[in-house]
Amino acid sequence: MDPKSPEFIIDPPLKILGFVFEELSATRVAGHLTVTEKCCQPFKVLHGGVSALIAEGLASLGAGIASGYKRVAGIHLSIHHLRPAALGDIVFAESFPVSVGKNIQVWEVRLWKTKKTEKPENKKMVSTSRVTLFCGLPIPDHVKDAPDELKKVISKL
Ligand SMILES: CC(C)(COP(=O)(O)OP(=O)(O)OC[C@H]1O[C@@H](n2cnc3c(N)ncnc32)[C@H](O)[C@@H]1OP(=O)(O)O)[C@@H](O)C(=O)NCCC(=O)NCCSC(=O)c1cc(O)c2ccccc2c1O
Repeated sequence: MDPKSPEFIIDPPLKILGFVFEELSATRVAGHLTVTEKCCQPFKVLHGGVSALIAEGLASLGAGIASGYKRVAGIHLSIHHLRPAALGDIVFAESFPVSVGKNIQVWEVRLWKTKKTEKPENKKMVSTSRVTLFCGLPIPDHVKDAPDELKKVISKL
């Protein structure tokens, strides 16, 4: 795992689980993940915490871009796990803003699943989340380059 790869810089935990970003913008953040053993709970379905991790990651990146690369912090996340996603399923994730304020943003994140052999139009919803984020936290000196680095990496994806 190359710590300098773009997706590792954008979100290290999501990269480790195999998440692939497809779109990163102020109005939509999307990507997909194949459900592997390392994403599962003991009953071999997608761990609920992984779904929440995807929601937190996508909403934070979207809010960061929409705020002009301010430092954002999630302050509330609610999630409904509607269907299990099984080992081998492909999970699609899509996030969009519900409200973009000067200080507070709210993003919706939806996860869908298909079997590898199924057409994408047959996808079924796995979960729906709402994430509330505070935008504009002070940036400490030791991470002062983080916004520029993120901006550079995201613009190249
Ligand atoms: C909880 C539900 C089963 C409730 O379904 P409900 O009856 O309200 O709704 P439907 O009838 O419309 O069914 C929707 C959907 O649910 C699945 N399903 C329903 N019944 C069953 C069943 N008997 N067995 C298996 N699956 C069922 C089915 O996919 C249905 O879809 P269809 O398209 O086929 O109609 C349901 O809401 C549900 O399954 N939700 C998802 C729950 C989930 O995946 N949660 C996150 C993972 S759990 C978790 O995170 C976790 C669990 C652990 O035990 C752990 C243990 C140790 C460490 C960690 C753990 C952990 O992280």
